Amino acid sequence: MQTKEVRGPVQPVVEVVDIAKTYAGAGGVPALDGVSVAFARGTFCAVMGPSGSGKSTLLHCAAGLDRPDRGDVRLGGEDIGRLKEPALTRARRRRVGFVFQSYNLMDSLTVWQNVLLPRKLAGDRPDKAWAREVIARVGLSGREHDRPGQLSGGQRQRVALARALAARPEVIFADEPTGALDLSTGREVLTLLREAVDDFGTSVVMVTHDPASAAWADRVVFLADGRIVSELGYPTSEQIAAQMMAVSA
Ligand SMILES: Nc1ncnc2c1ncn2[C@@H]1O[C@H](COP(=O)(O)OP(=O)(O)OP(=O)(O)O)[C@@H](O)[C@H]1O
Repeated sequence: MQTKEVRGPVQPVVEVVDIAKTYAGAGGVPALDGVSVAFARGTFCAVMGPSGSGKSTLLHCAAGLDRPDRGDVRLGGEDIGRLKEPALTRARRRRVGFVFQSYNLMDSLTVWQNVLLPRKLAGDRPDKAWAREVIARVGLSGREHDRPGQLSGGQRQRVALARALAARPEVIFADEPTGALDLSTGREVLTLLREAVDDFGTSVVMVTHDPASAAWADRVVFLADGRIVSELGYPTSEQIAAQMMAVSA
């Protein structure tokens, strides 16, 4: 007899619970002041807020790049706050991909070597067929032997995205991924992030201050003064811009 599979609620890919952080030298003003948020698996979520509201701090704590002073951070169900180095680094390498405004590629390595690097650093055998597929997907087939210095900004960001995807992370954190790109190149990168979610089931958490970029996301959460103050589901860029005005007031 077949038994029916019973599934519990879908576990968030990333969850922070009541995290707080105050940087030394910040005059006691918290960068994060009791933030709780869960990011659903297989979705694209944007984090917005005025300058200094804590967006990057939230992303760094959620990704295990920095530690909050208090609160819990769960990545793929693993409580990474309890991990000591080098276990934290290992968890980050296995579970997380990054796309930064400044690309953060290794200039001395080729496109191919850059894309394979995270898996190698994690001590895993790279999946070369998958790496070839994601390089094709970002439109860089034939450029595998180039070095970042031979590529445009948009192409470098495509390499960064291919590098993140090639490692099959549970979540990709993107910090202002279009910040250094012109409008149409930025749109191409956002299209690829959207496709990564829709076609590959990737989860994306993106920090941005651009309402048009955030409108590519399924959900936008707004920070002000280190707290989450509101959120919107499937918003238009006009709704996001209006909400930004409200939280900046
Ligand atoms: N390394 C640091 N040392 C001291 N204070 C810091 C440090 N990093 C951030 N801060 C402070 O923490 C607060 C939140 O900064 P954070 O960079 O997280 O904000 P943000 O919303 O990402 O800002 P922006 O949009 O300008 O990048 C700010 O007041 C900032 O000055």
